Amino acid sequence: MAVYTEISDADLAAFLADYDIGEVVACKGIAEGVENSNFLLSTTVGTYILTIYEKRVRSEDLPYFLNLMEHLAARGVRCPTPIRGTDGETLHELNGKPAAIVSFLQGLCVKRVQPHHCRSLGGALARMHLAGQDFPMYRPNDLSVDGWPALLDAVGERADEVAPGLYAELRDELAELQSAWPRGLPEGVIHADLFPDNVFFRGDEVSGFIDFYFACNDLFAYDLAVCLNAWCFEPDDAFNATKARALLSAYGEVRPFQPGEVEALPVLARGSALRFLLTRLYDWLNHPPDAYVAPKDPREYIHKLRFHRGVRGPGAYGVT
Ligand SMILES: Nc1ncnc2c1ncn2[C@@H]1O[C@H](COP(=O)(O)OP(=O)(O)OP(=O)(O)O)[C@@H](O)[C@H]1O
Ligand SMILES: N[C@@H](CCO)C(=O)O
Repeated sequence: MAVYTEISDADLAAFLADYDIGEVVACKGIAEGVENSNFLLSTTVGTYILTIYEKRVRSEDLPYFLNLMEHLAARGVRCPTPIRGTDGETLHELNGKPAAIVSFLQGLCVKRVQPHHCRSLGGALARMHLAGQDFPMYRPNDLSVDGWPALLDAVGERADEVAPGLYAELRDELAELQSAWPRGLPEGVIHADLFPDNVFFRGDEVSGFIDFYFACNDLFAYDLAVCLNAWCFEPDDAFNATKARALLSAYGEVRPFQPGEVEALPVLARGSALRFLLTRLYDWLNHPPDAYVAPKDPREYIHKLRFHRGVRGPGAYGVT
């Protein structure tokens, strides 16, 4: 489970002394998630999420993530809002690691994605992109095309332990993506990790986004490429063009596509598949045998990458 750092009652009490959110009633580790330690914190005033930031999150990036959530929430995007301490700061330290408290968001993740979920997601994502347009901070996407060579080197020939010949395939893929990667398309703040476990629904409608810890400035269409991979494949690996069409058309109704964006989707979807394949491969090959958290299966993303490599154009996603 995703609690890498245990907190003692004394440490928690000392941490909360810097906040004005009442007395602790309960603080329970949350099993979901793989990146950070998360706790459901109940106090006499309300319910919150306490996060201790772990391995992949660099502390210098935290002000970007926390300020972004505040910015989006202030513009009507439903997402966690960081709670300020009595010192006015949102970022504090617990057990020697950076930590923050954010508001608890109501809603549930969908377990069986249907086209109408993709439709609601598309509209909500476009509204988030528009709401982020005047966010003043900048963070490059260090897990995009310029970051992949280092990730591939870190995985190395051990990729072949997961699928024979994979390392050579990924080297070729990287070279092709480096030369085909689109430049000059509309960009702004993107979520960059909008998987079903990071989107809450109430009924059939999106009720909020969580987990902004990969958010960055990059192509808007790249966020859609992440969603095509995370939302539009069936458990048997078949691509579902109805879901893709629902996602993309709902997005375009709120933020109309600009020239080149739709055409770039196959390359962007290959890139997004490579990104999650590389981080999953790295975690798969490097997790300690006694780790709490089971690493996610990289093979799912080998299949997705090959699928997008085989498409002839955006028509495969139900759009032209
Ligand atoms: N603001 C929030 N409101 C309600 N629940 C939350 C909130 N933030 C996190 N959670 C709960 O905690 C779980 C883990 O959170 P989160 O996805 O941010 O963790 P993570 O370790 O960064 O995971 P990953 O990057 O693997 O998605 C979520 O699935 C959700 O159940
Ligand atoms: N969403 C990522 C993990 C956390 O970033 C994945 O499924 O590989």
